[in-house]
Order: sequence, then C-alpha cells, then structure tokens
Amino acid sequence: MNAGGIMIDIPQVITIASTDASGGAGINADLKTFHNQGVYAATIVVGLTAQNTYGVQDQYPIPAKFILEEFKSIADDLDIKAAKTGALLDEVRVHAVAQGWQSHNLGKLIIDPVMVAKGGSHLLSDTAIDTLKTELIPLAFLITPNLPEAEILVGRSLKTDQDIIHAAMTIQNMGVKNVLIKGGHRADLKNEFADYILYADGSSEWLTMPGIKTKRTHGTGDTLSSFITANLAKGYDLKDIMPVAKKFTYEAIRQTINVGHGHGPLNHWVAITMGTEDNK
Ligand SMILES: Nc1ncnc2c1ncn2[C@@H]1O[C@H](COP(=O)(O)OP(=O)(O)OP(=O)(O)O)[C@@H](O)[C@H]1O
Ligand SMILES: Cc1ncc(CO)c(N)n1
Repeated sequence: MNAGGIMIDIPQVITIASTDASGGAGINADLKTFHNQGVYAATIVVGLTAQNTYGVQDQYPIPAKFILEEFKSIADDLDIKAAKTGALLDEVRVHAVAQGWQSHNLGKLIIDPVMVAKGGSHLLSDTAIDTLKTELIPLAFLITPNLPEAEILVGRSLKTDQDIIHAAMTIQNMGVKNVLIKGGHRADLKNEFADYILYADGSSEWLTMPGIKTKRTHGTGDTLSSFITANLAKGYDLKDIMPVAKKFTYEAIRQTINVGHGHGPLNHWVAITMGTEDNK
C-alpha cells in the first residue's frame, strides 16, 4: 500500500564481500557502483578490513554462523536477481558462502576471486583456493579473475594471448559458465589494457582500452564486476554489458578524484549507463 504515492520496481542485487575502511574497494566500491547504475543493493558482510590507499593493515572475519544468518535474512525477504562475491578471506568463509548459496539461491552469481590487494596484502588464504574451485566456482554464472588470480586458479604462468585463452577454457571446465580474465597486470601490454572473455556458448572476445598511467586504481576489479552484476540484474545480456562495463571502469579511473595518498579510489559518479546512444 502506498496511498497517494507511487510504487517503483527496482532490480535488487547483493554483494557478498568485505568492507574497506577507506571506502575505495570491497563492499564500499560495490555499493557506489550499484547506486550509480540504479539498482537496489543489499550486503552480506563476510569480513571487515582496516585498510587505506597504502594497503590493508588488519582484517576481521565474520563468523560462518553469522554469514549464514545474513543469507537467511536476505532470502526470507528480498527478491535478489544477481549477486557478486569479493574478498572472502579464508577457507571457512568460502565454505560458508557456498553453503549459504546452496540453501538460498540469490539469482546469477558473479565471483570476483579477490586474492591480493593493491598494497600486496592477502585477502584470501592459500588454503581457500581448493574450496573456491570445488565448492563455489561450479555455482557461478561468471568469474572475473585478474591475471595473477587466473594463474593461481589454473596453476601455471600466463604470458601470451594463447596462454590466457587456454586458461579461460580450463577455468570454464571447473563449472562456471562465463570467464573474464582481466589483463591489467600483464607486463607486455604497456599502452593498452586487454581483457579476454570466454562466453558460455563458446564464443569469445578481447576487450581493449588504452592504459591510463596512474597509481589511483584502488577497487578497479570491484567496480568492473559490480557494473556487470547491476546490469545482469536489470536483464541485459552479458555480451552487451561487457564493452560498456569496460568503458565505465576506464572512465572511473580516468576522471580521477583526489582522495588518499597511495593507490587512490575511483570516481563512481561517471555517467555511463546501458542503452544510451553512446553505449549501444
Ligand atoms: N591503468 C589502467 N588503465 C586502463 N584500464 C585499467 C587500468 N587498470 C586497470 N584497468 C582495467 O580495469 C579493470 C580491472 O582490472 P584489474 O586487473 O586492475 O582488476 P583487479 O586487479 O581485480 O583490481 P582490484 O583488485 O584493485 O579490485 C580491467 O578492465 C582492466 O583492464
Ligand atoms: C575489502 C577489499 N575487497 C576487495 C579489494 C580488492 O580491490 C580490496 N582491496 N579490499
């Protein structure tokens, strides 16, 4: 009931991840991207980090039992269309999220397998990798590793285009439908940032944008995967979303905001949405 008012239906999404005290990455970056894209965002907090643009000073995992309570609270009430995961910290948290997902499916699952923060701190323990591969990845619609994360998932070093193409196939064989390997960390690509995506139907493409010379790249991966999550919830096709997601992230890096003294955060006010003339 809303006598005299109006009722607006809005796509609902959720981020299952950790907070960043300085606001630039993790759940904080996800929420800003979701808001920018006009979707309603809920959170399942898996951990807290004491973090700034220099690095991660401390982390605090949420007990598995509480994570499962968060899942239930959301599933009992909201109508979530797509969910993304971020920093899950360790094996216990990865297992809890997989368990929560199996009891309460929350639509399309996008895994951003965050392992190491820009300052070098680990946001996923080594012992969690197997659990991620066997329990969580097979449940996902899309996974978005950066190059070092893809190397850990496949257990070999990735240098050439062919290496990346084969790695995407190996990861798809773990049971996830679509695989995006982000090329931001590739040493031989100085002037461009090329990401490779292998789609569920076997087709694939390289998405390329010029490289911006900046160290203000805190939360780039979170922003990219949140943009994709928001627009999947709106009903757009992944193939149509990808070039616009890449452009959104590029502009969020390019239109720099002056915050922090290390790897500064992105600009989450950029005006790029699906379906507008420029982004068809
Ligand atoms: N300096 C840059 N110039 C242009 N594009 C960039 C730059 N840095 C990252 N990108 C793009 O941003 C997106 C995220 O890539 P990146 O590899 O940095 O993710 P990530 O390492 O997971 O980020 P984070 O862990 O900080 O969230 C990719 O599309 C990548 O190509
Ligand atoms: C909490 C958190 N999640 C993700 C990242 C990666 O950007 C980070 N630095 N911190």
